[in-house]
Amino acid sequence: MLDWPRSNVDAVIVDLDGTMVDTLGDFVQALQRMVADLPLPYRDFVVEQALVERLVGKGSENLIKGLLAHIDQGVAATDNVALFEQAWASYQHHYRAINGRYSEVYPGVRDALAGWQQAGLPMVCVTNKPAAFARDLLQEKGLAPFFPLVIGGDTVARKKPDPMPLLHACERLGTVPGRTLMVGDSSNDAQAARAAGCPVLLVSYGYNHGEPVDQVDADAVVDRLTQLRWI
Ligand SMILES: O=C(O)COP(=O)(O)O
Ligand SMILES: [Mg+2]
Repeated sequence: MLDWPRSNVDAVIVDLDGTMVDTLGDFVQALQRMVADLPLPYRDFVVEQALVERLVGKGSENLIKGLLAHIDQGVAATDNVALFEQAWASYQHHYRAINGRYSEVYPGVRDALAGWQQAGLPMVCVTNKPAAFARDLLQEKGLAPFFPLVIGGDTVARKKPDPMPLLHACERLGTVPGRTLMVGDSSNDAQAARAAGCPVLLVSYGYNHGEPVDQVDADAVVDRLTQLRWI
């Protein structure tokens, strides 16, 4: 168990992909359907989970750009605005259609959130996923009641690892960053938290751009969110 003084924390910011929900299956499906709408060589590409795990984390636009550049080895996609626009429209269409169908809530998440709620902690979801997709996913997985406030990758001008979404969350919560705990799965979350001045807890099971989280500067790492115990 990881003991954390309840008196030091006024609210919790929780990341979505890789922390609450394993969404790699959704990303793989949406991207596979997206490339099928594009010309060759993209159309024939088989999207594998391990590649998506490395590319995910910095928002959907970044994920798509990363995939296109991976397929054409950076030759065409980088400056091809028309290709990106086509891919982005197709991706949104397909993601909306399958959102949540190929993803699962990680073990311990529901119990942990219920416990934090019982401890009187307001919670806000801060994700780099577009806010509408995040809200639909939380709804689909029965997690929406924990999060009256969802801040997506398109809610403010900059995404994590920039501190802006976290500072915006604190402002909306009316809490100071130093007493607002960030819970996430990647260096994005940890860097954003450090820059905002929030304490940060990471889970070991998420994506972190395909790297282990032990190297990331964080206050603690847990294997399950239920390991966090308020004392
Ligand atoms: O959509 C992404 O790139 C990752 O989203 P996250 O911030 O919820 O991990
Ligand atoms: Mg994440």
